[in-house]
Amino acid sequence: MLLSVPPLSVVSPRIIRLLKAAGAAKTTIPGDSLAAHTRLHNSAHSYPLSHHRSSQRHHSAIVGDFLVFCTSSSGMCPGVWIVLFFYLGHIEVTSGDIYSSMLTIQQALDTEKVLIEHLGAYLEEETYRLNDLHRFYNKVSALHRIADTSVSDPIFAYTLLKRLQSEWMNVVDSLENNDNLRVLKDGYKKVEKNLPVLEDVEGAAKGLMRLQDVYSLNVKGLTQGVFQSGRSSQLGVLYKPDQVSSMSADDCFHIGKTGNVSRALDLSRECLLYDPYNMRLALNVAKYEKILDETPAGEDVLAPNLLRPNVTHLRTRDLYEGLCRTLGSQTFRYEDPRLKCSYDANSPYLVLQPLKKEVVNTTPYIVLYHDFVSDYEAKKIKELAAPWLQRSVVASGMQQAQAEYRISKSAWLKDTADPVTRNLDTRIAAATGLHAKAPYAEYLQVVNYGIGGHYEPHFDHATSRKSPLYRTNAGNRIATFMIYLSSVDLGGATAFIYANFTTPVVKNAAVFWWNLHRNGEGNEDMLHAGCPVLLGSKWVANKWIHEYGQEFNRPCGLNPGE
Ligand SMILES: O=C(O)CCC(=O)C(=O)O
Ligand SMILES: [Fe+2]
Repeated sequence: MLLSVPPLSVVSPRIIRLLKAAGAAKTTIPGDSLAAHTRLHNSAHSYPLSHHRSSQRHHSAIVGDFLVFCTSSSGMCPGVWIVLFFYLGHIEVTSGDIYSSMLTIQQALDTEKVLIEHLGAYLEEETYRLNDLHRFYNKVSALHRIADTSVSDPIFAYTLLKRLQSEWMNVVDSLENNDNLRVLKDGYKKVEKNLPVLEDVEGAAKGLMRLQDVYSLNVKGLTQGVFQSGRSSQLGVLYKPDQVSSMSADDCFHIGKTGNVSRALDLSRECLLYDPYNMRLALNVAKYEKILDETPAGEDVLAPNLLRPNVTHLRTRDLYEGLCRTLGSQTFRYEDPRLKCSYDANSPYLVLQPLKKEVVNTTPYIVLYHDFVSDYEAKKIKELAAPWLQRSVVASGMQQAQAEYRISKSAWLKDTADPVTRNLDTRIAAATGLHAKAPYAEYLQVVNYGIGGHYEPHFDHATSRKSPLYRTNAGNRIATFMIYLSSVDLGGATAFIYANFTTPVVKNAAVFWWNLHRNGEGNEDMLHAGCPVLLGSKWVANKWIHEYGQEFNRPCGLNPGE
């Protein structure tokens, strides 16, 4: 995205002051053009503004958190400009949100590349400096081996005095090491705002623990960088990279600390029985007791606001984890003759290119459309969404909130964003027979999962009239159409808890299901989840279709089972 702004000669100094005020420290004005850089939601995306002179009469720029729109009031009077500021609250930079999406983790890798370059340059400079010192040291040491005989030599005597008067001072007081260090520190400061914060490291640690829990990963294997499932006696290797990333004792200790405080307290107390004089253990016990004392009963110690919404979901925990462990392959299902594939050309739009439809479950009815999008479309949708990704939220009473049970980033794409999104709505409408554009449906929600990213068992439809889902006045979410925009190397299947099966992440395929019965009641069987991603960057796109306006497309019925 390249945004143009008027050259300085067109924008009055007053406007520049306003722009600077809006952009605060983020705005700089080099040369004769305004170049403003802003970071969108803690990502490394910055939007350089073009320097060319434009003949247009409107100009816009993102400055700090504002969209600044400048327009001439009339072509006749170019001296008068109207400047509008739109606050882009939704691109507010939030810290501690790198771990929840693989895309931002990828960007963190680029940040480290910059740091490596700075450190490389520092090491080179310091090596020169140390080599100089070595040369000096070797020279002086060698001279001292012959010093007794040479001290009467006037040249030797002169060089000795000179060394002692100035050269040693240079060695001791040299500012070169300070200079080198300062350059390194300046380089670090430049990328500091892109660095993960404690919340990111803890989020990543929790992600790893989640993977260990859900997939029953062997701890020893995990510390050695290998994913093995099952008990120690019968280990199956799920994944072993060519280049293993093993964990240090400190890494493991940190993960342990991030984990379950009550369990940490139990274990520390037990250890203290065997090693009663271990001060560190005693201090840890005291610390854990204090944390637990200060936590109101029933609250999760580390994440008070992140509890799963409904305790009944906890009862489904074992079912859910068991399903995730199948990693999306339940071969026996293919023995059911009702689960079949067909070409679907039920709409004139599909006659020339029927959809490849696979019924993956009958009750509840769930279908998978293979190759629903092309590789190009999937790539385009991800590219369009990438700059707008923000930590995903869930409905929490009448509000929306971040939650531990949904770890991902997401962005909303309007159908008008691109011909690809526009065509997609038409194709979804053809496949489902439902209106798929606003206000009958929500915009496309594009989601990218992070380390151990997941979405625990939930319903897509609202289960309370107070839900923010009703804000659009289009009723509840009648159906879900979810497209897999990527494949996943391991894990990340979509689990349908009560239907007792998972769909693997099939790139470019789309899953469709009804959330509501024909009588408008929520279908409890539609409890579903996105299993934690073990390996890879999982992308999906959700199109949630609402009730209103679909009366002729899906007639109502009184039968509660239908
Ligand atoms: O990622 C998945 O497989 C499921 C996602 C989901 O259920 C949702 O976004 O509502
Ligand atoms: Fe869902």
